[in-house]
Amino acid sequence: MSAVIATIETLLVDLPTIRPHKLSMTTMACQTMVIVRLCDSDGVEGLGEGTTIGGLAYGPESPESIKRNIDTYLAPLLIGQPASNVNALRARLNRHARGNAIAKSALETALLDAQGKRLGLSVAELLGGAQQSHLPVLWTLASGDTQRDIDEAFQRLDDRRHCDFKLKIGANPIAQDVAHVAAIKAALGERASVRVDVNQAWDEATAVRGIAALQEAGIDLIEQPIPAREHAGLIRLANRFRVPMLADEAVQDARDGFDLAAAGFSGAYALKIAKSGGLQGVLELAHVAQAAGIGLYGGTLLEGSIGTAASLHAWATLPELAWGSEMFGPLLLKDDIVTQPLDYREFGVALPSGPGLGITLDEDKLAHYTRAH
Ligand SMILES: O=C(O)C[C@H]1C=CC(=O)O1
Ligand SMILES: [Mn+2]
Repeated sequence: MSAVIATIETLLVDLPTIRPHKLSMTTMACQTMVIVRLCDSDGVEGLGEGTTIGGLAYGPESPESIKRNIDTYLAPLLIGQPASNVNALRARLNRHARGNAIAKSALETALLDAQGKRLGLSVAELLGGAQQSHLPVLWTLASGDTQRDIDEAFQRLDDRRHCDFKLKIGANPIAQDVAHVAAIKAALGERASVRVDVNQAWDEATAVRGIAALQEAGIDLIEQPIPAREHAGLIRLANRFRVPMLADEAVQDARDGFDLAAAGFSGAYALKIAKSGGLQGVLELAHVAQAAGIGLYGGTLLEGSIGTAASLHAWATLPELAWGSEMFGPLLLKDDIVTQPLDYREFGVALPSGPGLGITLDEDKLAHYTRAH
């Protein structure tokens, strides 16, 4: 008898950040991860993570809703099912539950981790094999203070930790944001690539003014300047400016990617396992983008080590990420719940090895940071 899914446990884990992380929609002092522990009838455990930003500030799923919806609706659809047919389980979840992409991503990650451990293969191998084993990783400067951001950037350049930086803007008046970005770019000069993420904060007219000034200041990439659903506006901005646009909230899954590309978008897509409901969904989006000649960027919802490792296994199967990645989530957190943290070096991170995700929980740390109720 092949193994069936026996139990699925979800835990809310709160980890403090190393400094306040200021985004256009919220300031984070703590990150909450939903950790999934899935066990099959042979005792093989799969780990997953569902993580978002700022409670409900970033999107419609919160850590608490992810946990509750897994416990009440999604886990019962999986319990008792054969554990090793991940495609069938993914289809079953999608047939019976709409939306909830982050919750589904956490579950699919746990299913793949368990499958890898069962077969003695890494998750990247389950997905066809890795084409990259070291991925570039940028750092987000978002302390809210220009000089502190500049100091942080030089430290990370000197440590050979990061050489690309993303600045979070959109919370302040446009002139203030542009002055902040321009000061950082002027300080770093040609030593670093500087990009911005507006997280949907501008309307199109504001974006035209803001992007003109940012292009002038030498910024390399403009992420999601206007609201997610304004596809036509994003295409107009991409056509108007030399500096490329990176679509983030605008592209959740392959369908969004197809629509935007078919409507004439040129630029890049941010991939996130959380947006696309898991590793297979995000690779479908990546393949649509590849077919359309659109560049790729490995994105994060600031996951900890489990979600970050899962993302790395997916990105590693791609021939390249034209814009690199931002898989720095674990570095923003004061502590970790795994025994062997990810290996960040030479401006990037190594793909973890070993079966499944290649991640082992530190049970003491996990117990320490798990929310009581
Ligand atoms: O890209 C986002 O919108 C979310 C995220 C990624 C890096 C960061 O600081 O926030
Ligand atoms: Mn973004």
